[in-house]
Amino acid sequence: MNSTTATQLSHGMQYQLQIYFAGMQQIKPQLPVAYEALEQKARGVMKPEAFAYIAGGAGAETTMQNNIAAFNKWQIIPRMLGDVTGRSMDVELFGTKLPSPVLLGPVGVLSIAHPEAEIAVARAARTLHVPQVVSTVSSKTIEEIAEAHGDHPHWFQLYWGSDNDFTRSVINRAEKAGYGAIVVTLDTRIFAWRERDIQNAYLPFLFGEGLGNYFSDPVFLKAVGDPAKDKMKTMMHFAHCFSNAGSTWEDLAVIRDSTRLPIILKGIQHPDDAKKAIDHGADGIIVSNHGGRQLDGAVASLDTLDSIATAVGDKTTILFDSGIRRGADVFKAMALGAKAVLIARPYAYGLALAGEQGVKEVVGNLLADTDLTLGLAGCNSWAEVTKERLIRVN
Ligand SMILES: Cc1cc2nc3c(=O)[nH]c(=O)nc-3n(C[C@H](O)[C@H](O)[C@H](O)COP(=O)(O)O)c2cc1C
Ligand SMILES: O=C(O)C(=O)c1ccccc1
Repeated sequence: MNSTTATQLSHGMQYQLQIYFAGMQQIKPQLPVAYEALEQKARGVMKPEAFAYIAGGAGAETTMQNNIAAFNKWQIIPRMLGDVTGRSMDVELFGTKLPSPVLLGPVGVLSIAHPEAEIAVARAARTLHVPQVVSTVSSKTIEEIAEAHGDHPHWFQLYWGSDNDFTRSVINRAEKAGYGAIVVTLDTRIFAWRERDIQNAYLPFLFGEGLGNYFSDPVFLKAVGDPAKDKMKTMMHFAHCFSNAGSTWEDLAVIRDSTRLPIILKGIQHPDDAKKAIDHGADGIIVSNHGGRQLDGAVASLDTLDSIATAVGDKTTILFDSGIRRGADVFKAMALGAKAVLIARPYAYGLALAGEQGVKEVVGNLLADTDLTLGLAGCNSWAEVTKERLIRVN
């Protein structure tokens, strides 16, 4: 057995000590530990339509539900009596070493959850050494959020709409502000049928939330003038810059030619699209169905991961999201071929409930749970976490 000092303890072991300590003093965590209870608590403090916007999905929300259910079809087979005291959750992504395979995925309009929005998220992310992927429709600007990160890794998520000048402008701003990669979301070229939001007549960006990067962009401002003057014109131009149902694989050259940063395509669900991503110059992909918020009736995101990893796992970097809630979920996605995972709704609820501290607590819990899962399964590193560690049960 290795002897370790307190500073060398893994996330999970540090956490376990904290839990013993808290238990001895009867100190409960500030937020619910279980995801389901966290969501219910957030429901209790948020404006109903803002909660519905975050919690909801497209259509009947079957894909959103199936994203969660898909994890139960795979189960972990633990191995006994290996020494896992020295285990590590380290990963390397696009040349950057990270202490865990968890990233905070892009979530737009975070001001509907908390006034400090992405700044609070950035501070929590930095404390935990977890990268943040910042949305084009963030409530704070690209530059403000970058400042909160300093030299801590942060990536920019691009909504690639119909205005190439706007696209180049925001990529340029992100590059200048020190973002380390451009994540291009492909599954939201058309905004989906979301029943809760239609019922509530609630699309937050139409009320000006999440438009910080548009209202601070010289190309956008040149087109609309004063955004407050003619709101209809401003919104129509936002729609133009946000969406594009006509873009093709060949058009990706616009983005490839605009930046030297790694380009990661988000929303891949088919092995042939993963191959196309590589052929068109992408450096990585995110297997994702946008948390079931776009195409309802679509396959659960986890159910597409295995075939995509089999097809291109040795040729590109595969990340995964949609339904990661606990350490076991991280383990299963990693075993099926992901190099890292993203979470979205869990940290948005942490933010809504307790700002920076809430994000820190929710993400810290996931890191501890993941580390303990790795050790309990009998693994020392992600290299040992392969498909052979799982069994498909139905
Ligand atoms: C409120 C909300 C806003 C989102 N905004 C964006 C966005 O701006 N850009 C993007 O690429 N994905 C966005 N997503 C999708 C997430 O990045 C992620 O793909 C999805 O929520 C799956 O993760 P989850 O199951 O952990 O929520 C958003 C998700 C939510 C819940
Ligand atoms: O709600 C979303 O899923 C999303 O991607 C989005 C798009 C535009 C504004 C805010 C969020």
